[in-house]
This record gives sequence, structure tokens and C-alpha cells, in this order.
Amino acid sequence: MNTTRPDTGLPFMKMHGLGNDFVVIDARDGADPVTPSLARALGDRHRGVGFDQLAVIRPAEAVDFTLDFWNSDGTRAGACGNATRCVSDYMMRQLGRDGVTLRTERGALSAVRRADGLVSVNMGAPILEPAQIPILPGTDPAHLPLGGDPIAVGMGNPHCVFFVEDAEAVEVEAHGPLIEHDPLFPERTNVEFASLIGPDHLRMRVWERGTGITLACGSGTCATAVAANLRGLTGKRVRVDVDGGQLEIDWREDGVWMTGPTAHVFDATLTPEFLASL
Ligand SMILES: N[C@@H](CCC[C@H](N)C(=O)O)C(=O)O
Repeated sequence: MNTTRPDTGLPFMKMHGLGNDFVVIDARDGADPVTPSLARALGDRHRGVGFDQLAVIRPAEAVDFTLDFWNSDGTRAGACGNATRCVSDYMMRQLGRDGVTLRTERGALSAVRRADGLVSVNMGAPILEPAQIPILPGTDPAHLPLGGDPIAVGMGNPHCVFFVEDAEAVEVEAHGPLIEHDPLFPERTNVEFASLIGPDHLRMRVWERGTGITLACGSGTCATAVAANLRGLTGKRVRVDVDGGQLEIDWREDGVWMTGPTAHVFDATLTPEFLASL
């Protein structure tokens, strides 16, 4: 087990944004305790703690902190909007501020707490360049060659967005894994099924790469709002209803802003025995 803290246990926090749930490890002391096997073991909802994503806070230069993300299958994710909002809220409380800057694989991002208590993060500009999403070279991201005419959008991680008549009727568990592993996506993909409720209102259900069905996916909600605008279905400001609640998306000049609630549920410590068993 490659942890620097096997004798004392490993402290962690449990958080969620609209039921998209996270284990968060604060590793700003410089030690990085996470390996793929630790991520998988922790992500096990029966024998570990359980999470949709594991987020690791690390030290940073020029911004307040760095964030790394892991999926429950032990793979890395380049972006996680809801974990970014949850951890930013925690860091704002710790620093006594209403705004923070951070770095993810995507680059420098910023987050703020609004007067109503909701937390907003600027997820950056959407990525529409095939090699950067990534999708197979020569493929048109605006019309992927798949049944249902989906759109590919990158938000620091890949998304494949389907617009359907009724998102409630989609068998997400059946279609999600097939699209996730389609050869069009060299790094697999997250999959969103969205239906139009109004010119500023969408319903979206999601299959997350490396995790499965979740109650919300922040980056997926951003990708869906961008795709809806590109298809001419909505404006640039939309409300998106996900299984766990509602997110507000605002695609501005400086990036795609996502706003919603956050929750810090409890703090605990992984036992030395659990860590030694990996
Ligand atoms: N829940 C997240 C997205 C998680 C990352 C994803 N599974 C991936 O592998 O890209 C969010 O809130 O954005």
C-alpha cells in the first residue's frame, strides 16, 4: 500500500452536490496517498466508503489549491464540476473568503459563493476540437456518426450528448456503457440524455464514465447546455433538471459557469487496517 500515513489512518471528508457524492482527501501537506487500488477500494459502497468521485486537494502555486479527480473504477477524470463546487465551498470557509482559484487538469478555474449561498464555478470554455475532446480524428463533433445524432463536447473531460423526446424514458443503464466504450471515444466518454422542456430549461440524465448512473454530473450539465445552444434549442443561460436537483448553467464570454448547492456531510478517518489491506 503506497500511503504515507498507514500507521495513523487517513482522514477524509464526505461531500455531495445534488447527490453526486465525493470522498475528499486534503493532501495539502504534500503527501499524495492515492493510488488506483485505494480509489477502487474506497469507492466500493459495500466494503469501502463509496463515492462517485474521489477528489484530492493538493498544494498549488499562483492559485489557492490543486484538485485531482478519480472515478470509482480507479481511473482518473480531468474534470468534476460538482466536486469542484463542493471543495471550493470548503476552501472558501477555511480561508474566510467568498471566492477561490484552483487548478485542475483543465487549467486555472475560479469559484465564488453567491449571496443565496449557492456555489458557482467557471468550468472554462467548452472544447469542440476533435483531438482535444477527444474523439476519433476526422469526426464531426457536432454530428457524431451514431444513431440519435449526438454531439461531442469537452469540458476537460469528454461528453456525448443525445437530445431525446423524453429523457425519462431512456434506458440509461443499457445505452450508457455501450456509448462510453464506443471506439469513437479513445478515452471513453460520459453520456448525457437530455430533453427540451423550454427555451431555457432542460431535463438531463447521465451515465458517467468510470462510475455509471449518478444523480448529477456538473461537467455533463455544462456540456449539455453548450450542446443545446449549439443545436439552436436554447439560449446560453439554462436551468437543467437532473435526478438530484437543479443546476444553473450560464455560458458566458469567460467560460461556462455552473451554480448549485453543496453539502459537507461528515469527516472520518480510514483505519490503518483498511489501508494495510490494499
Ligand atoms: N461528476 C462529475 C464528472 C465526473 C468525471 C467523469 N466520470 C469522467 O470520467 O470524466 C461532475 O460533476 O462533473
